[in-house]
Amino acid sequence: MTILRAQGVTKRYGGLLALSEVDVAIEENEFVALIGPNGAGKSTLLNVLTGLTPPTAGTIELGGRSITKASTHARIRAGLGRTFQHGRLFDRLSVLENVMVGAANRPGRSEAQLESAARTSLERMGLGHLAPSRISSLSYGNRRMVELTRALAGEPRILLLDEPAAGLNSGEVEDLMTRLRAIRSEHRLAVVLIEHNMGMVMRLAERIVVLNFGRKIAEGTPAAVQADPAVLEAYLGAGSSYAAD
Ligand SMILES: Nc1ncnc2c1ncn2[C@@H]1O[C@H](COP(=O)(O)OP(=O)(O)OP(=O)(O)O)[C@@H](O)[C@H]1O
Repeated sequence: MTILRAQGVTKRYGGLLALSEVDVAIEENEFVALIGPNGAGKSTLLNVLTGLTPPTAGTIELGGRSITKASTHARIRAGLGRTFQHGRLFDRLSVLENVMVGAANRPGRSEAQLESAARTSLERMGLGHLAPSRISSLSYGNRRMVELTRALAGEPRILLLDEPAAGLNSGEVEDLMTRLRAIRSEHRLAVVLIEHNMGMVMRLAERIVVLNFGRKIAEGTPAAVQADPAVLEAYLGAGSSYAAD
């Protein structure tokens, strides 16, 4: 079953066409990567899907229901979770409190239930020992993991990740990949991953959607996309700094 469907999504900023009639459908429990050069429109698409940016045209459905006009909060309650390219944790709060904020996206939970849900999420991510730490005291890698945990604590049906590996060292990237695989099998959720780390994309994604100048130029398995002439020309070709190792 399709969990998320965007049809004809267009976003104009003045004279700039950031997205042009983009169609994307994500199936339940599917792992999809969204790739393309800088400025291709990837983050804009995530912002439109999550309601941060209103589209100029197009429709979005979550679980078969239109969310095109829904608030960001309503979308989160309906099962959309995301992380941001530049983290948005509350620096002065503890790790536990930050994850409780994510858990509060599920309505009707008491304070005690929020805390218990947040602790469970942290344990699952191997971060239980960090619960009392302040965000400002964490390493960059741990901050990114806490962000992911906060998104998961809202029990999303689909998780949108905006460059989660940016700034991580190779050991941290391996750890992130292991966690993402585990998250997907444990939580049975769909994942949409924006990432420039092509090694990671090719190893994790079942399907890849490629944007260039706001248009979808290719879509398919990692093998098919890597061999697609339009993708090679726009993004992954010889000499490109994005090409997979
Ligand atoms: N708020 C905005 N106002 C004007 N232009 C914008 C705005 N947000 C994005 N853009 C433009 O829209 C285009 C798409 O940007 P977007 O950030 O979605 O690309 P991206 O594929 O995520 O790039 P990157 O890989 O660098 O993160 C770019 O040309 C960008 O400058």
